[in-house]
Amino acid sequence: MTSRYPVLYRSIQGIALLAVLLSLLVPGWLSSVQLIVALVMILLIGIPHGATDYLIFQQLSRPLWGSREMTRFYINYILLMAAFAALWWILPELALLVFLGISIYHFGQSNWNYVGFQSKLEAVGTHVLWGSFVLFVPILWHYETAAPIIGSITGAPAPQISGAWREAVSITLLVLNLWLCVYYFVQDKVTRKEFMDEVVNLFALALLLINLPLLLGFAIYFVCWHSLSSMMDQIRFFRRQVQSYNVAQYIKNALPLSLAAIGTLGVFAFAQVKMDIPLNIGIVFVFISVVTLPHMILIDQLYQEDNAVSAYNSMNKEF
Ligand SMILES: CC1=C(/C=C/C(C)=C/C=C/C(C)=C/C=O)C(C)(C)CCC1
Repeated sequence: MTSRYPVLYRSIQGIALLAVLLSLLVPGWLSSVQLIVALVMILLIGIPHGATDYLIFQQLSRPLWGSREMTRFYINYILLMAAFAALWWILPELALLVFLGISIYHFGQSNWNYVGFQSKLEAVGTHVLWGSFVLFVPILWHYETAAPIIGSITGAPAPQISGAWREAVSITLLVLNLWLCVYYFVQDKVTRKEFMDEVVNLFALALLLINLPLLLGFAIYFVCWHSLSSMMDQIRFFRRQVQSYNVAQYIKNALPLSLAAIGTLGVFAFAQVKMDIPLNIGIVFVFISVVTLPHMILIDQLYQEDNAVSAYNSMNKEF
């Protein structure tokens, strides 16, 4: 995926490696600033990357505009969020597993969406392997930090996993993902340059996710890798509908919902401070997962349409 936006990703990898260097030279300093740095990045880029969902939805459902189907679609979305919130209420451990599963697929899809897969199974397998790498490596490598967070999300203690197992799974995930790059290169699905870019990217991510404190490493991945590439892909998608669509317009479109989301979080935080309630990270996580679920489904539809258009274009080129 980094080959699609080379300048952006070379810069991000450079910044990530500088952060790794900083963590080795001044250990402890990044831990003390990680929460504020992660928060600022998520507010400025992480939240806005999901704030144009309403436009994607409008474009994807264009044939339904003005019909009753459209209202039914909105209602289904709200029902989906309500059902997921109910699952959190009744079976929090299952809800967490569902959310982790969909997140893994979503992260993998934002990296490997440019490859023409032979089957749905190949696509899902690839997305799951890549997404598992960026989600499980930081969680398993920094399990002493992750376990209490998981405990506060589910309300039950996180399972105990030995250090040897955690390291073995993390390294296996890296090796399997490297093998995936080789597989697609051998299959002629990626060019030599794309292959090299994927391999460099995997090592840069591994260094970042292992060396940086959990929340900072994951936030840098989530914001710089995932949210930025998702934003760029969304801009490409909108540009197909309106050719002059640009970054400034994207910012303008994302602003209202981003401000609404940031404002809501601000009110929550202010109320908690006023009432002297300690921050409940579990509730914040559940809230984020419920609003993120429709976003992930929508983006899946965006990539499916993207692939259909690419297949159509390459078919036309052949004839
Ligand atoms: C469980 C767990 C985590 C998982 C976070 C996830 C799964 C985030 C998914 C975000 C998505 C999918 C955003 C979409 O735009 C953290 C924060 C690493 C910390 C340790 C515990």
